[in-house]
Amino acid sequence: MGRIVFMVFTDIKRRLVWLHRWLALGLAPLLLLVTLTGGILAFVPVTESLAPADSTRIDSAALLRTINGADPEGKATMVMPADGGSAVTLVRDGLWQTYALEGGQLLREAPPPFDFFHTVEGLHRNLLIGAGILVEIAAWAMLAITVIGPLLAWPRFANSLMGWHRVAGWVALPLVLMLPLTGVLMTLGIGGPSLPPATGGPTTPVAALTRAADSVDLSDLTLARSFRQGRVLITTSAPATYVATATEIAPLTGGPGLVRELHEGTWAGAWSGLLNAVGAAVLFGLTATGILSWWRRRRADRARSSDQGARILIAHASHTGTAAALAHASAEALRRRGDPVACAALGAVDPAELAGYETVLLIASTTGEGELPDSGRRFLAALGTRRLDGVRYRMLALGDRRYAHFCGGAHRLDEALIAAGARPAAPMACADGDPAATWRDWLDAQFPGLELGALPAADRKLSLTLESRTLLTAENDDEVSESWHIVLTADEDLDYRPGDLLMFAPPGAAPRSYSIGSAEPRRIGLTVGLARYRDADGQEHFGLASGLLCRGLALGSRIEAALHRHEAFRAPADLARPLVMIAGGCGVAPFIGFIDERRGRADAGPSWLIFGCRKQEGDFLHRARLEADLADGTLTRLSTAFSREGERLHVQDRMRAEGRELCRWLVEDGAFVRVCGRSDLGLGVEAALADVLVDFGGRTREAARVEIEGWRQSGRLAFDLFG
Ligand SMILES: Cc1cc2nc3c(=O)[nH]c(=O)nc-3n(C[C@H](O)[C@H](O)[C@H](O)COP(=O)(O)O)c2cc1C
Repeated sequence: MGRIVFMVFTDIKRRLVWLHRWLALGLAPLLLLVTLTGGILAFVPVTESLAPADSTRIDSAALLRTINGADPEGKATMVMPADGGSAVTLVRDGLWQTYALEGGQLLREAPPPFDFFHTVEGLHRNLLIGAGILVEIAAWAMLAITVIGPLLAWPRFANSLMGWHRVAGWVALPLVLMLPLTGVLMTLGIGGPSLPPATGGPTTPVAALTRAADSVDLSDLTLARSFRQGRVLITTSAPATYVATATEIAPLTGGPGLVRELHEGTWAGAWSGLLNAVGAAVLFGLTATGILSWWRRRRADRARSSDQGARILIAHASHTGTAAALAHASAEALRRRGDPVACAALGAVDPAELAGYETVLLIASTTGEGELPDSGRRFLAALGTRRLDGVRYRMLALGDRRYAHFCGGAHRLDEALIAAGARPAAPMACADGDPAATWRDWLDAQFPGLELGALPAADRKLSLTLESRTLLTAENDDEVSESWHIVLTADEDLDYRPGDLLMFAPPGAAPRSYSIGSAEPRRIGLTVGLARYRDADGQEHFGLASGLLCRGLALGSRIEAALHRHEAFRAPADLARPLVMIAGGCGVAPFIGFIDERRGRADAGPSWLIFGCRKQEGDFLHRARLEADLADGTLTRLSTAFSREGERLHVQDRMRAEGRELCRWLVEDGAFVRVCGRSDLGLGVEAALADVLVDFGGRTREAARVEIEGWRQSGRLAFDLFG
């Protein structure tokens, strides 16, 4: 029962989100214009309160003589004193004609002077083209949007575009609701002034003033103008306003009515005007931030680049970004030459697509022990037993001969493609280490003379000093694996960001990569798990690289290493974007640096670490500093899962348990997600993300899958998996 209620609620919420978003996006230009002009008009009462009171007095007998002489047919739609009370202006046939009260001669005739507020008012009322109906639609839409908005999210602050959108919407709710509500009431004629019935046909300003002379002191006149349904509105500086019909003249006692006063901000002079200006500014800001955040998400989710009519596909399977960078550089070079190209991660390519391209270029690296990177594995899973007969491809393999299975990942891909019926159009090109030269030759063989742009930077060689080593795990507990915090210092400033990799290759061994978890230019912090294994005789050995770092090397020793940029896994350069970090065990390594990078930065958005390990007292790595980061706000949220005690939870269970909040971060705030840990964590996290979108975001399974795939392609979701 509870589940059914929840599903109904989720469904309603999904529809409301849809309505809120598409009403705002569909009418965006109109809403922005109406709120902007409304905000400007809110300054009218402010300027009026600052202007000196009009004390012009006018000779009423001369006024009546002049206007009747000048406009015997009563065509003028507006009459107002001019030149300090010595003249009168009549507005007739779109012209402003000013007559002297003494003598009645025409002094000047001109088109209407430009009146800023009047023009803005025209825009606000009917877009200056008589389209009042569009403005009425905008008022209704805005009312619906502002009523729905607060139903979608609590006022939970987050330093992100949507965080501000939510909080501003809630804090200014009365104002934000009042403006469109009063606008809608005005379109319905509710709450306006009570006017005498327009009996006896229409009247004109000149006729009305002539008849009013008996009952109204016209020496205080400021304006007489045609008004609704043939009436005339007579305003005096007394201050008093009268409404004239063809048969009667009545003072407008109730003022313009509360609804109009609220809408125009005139109920308390300058102050109410300023209040409305704030309300209109918030409405404008809400519309703008809503649109901007939607556009940002859309742009990020469509990062796969595909030109119209592309006949060339370049697909990459990359772990740390080199293959991806080469693929993009190839695509750019071909585009500069005028060739339309599609460029995508292999995991985002449907195997059936390959047959649609004349040229298929594949760039695949190798990770782990001869493994294909994640993206390539996804492609192989999608390929299954499908056939690719007729497909011709060219493969560039990236690898490093120091590993046991040189270019093992690309070979696996090659074998699977051949087994499916595809054929290589040329022998596979294999790059050992820095791939620049091999990449050039490989491209040149297919596209002779192609101009190549800047190449991705090769790994930078470093000489570092082992500064300190701190044990992060409990001693004498066989259930947890020993991990250390290692700090290495450089002699010069290094250009890196947390999440980049330190490649450490002890003599004679393949390099091991360690995710960098620091953000200082001369210090590199690593979280290293000590690899242990027993040989056939039961003798215990340590992994070569981790053994040296954690046990073997003395403090102060020099080590040679290389710095490898891992662009795809770095946190977004815009630190304001909310960030969810999901780690298993030593996978917390880069996140220590991600958090450091946000420390003391007022512009940093919220961050959430979901961390899983075995035991709270055993291998909750960096516990003290993470708790301190949480306390001082550097880290916004910290969730843990312990697999060997209590409820025995894994990270995925924790994600589901906090699914409602996680969904909010992902869907409403457009949070970036970074996942780091052993390879099995990747699949588990992806399944949990899908569950969260289905259970709390109202997505169907298929929609969740497509959305997550979009995040991967755009870089909003990235994995760094090892082992
Ligand atoms: C953790 C790790 C494991 C690797 N394993 C292998 C391997 O088994 N065989 C190989 O030839 N190269 C291996 N390499 C080297 C990479 O394939 C090579 O550096 C490549 O240029 C990386 O490309 P990418 O940045 O697109 O992932 C490994 C590199 C790393 C970081």
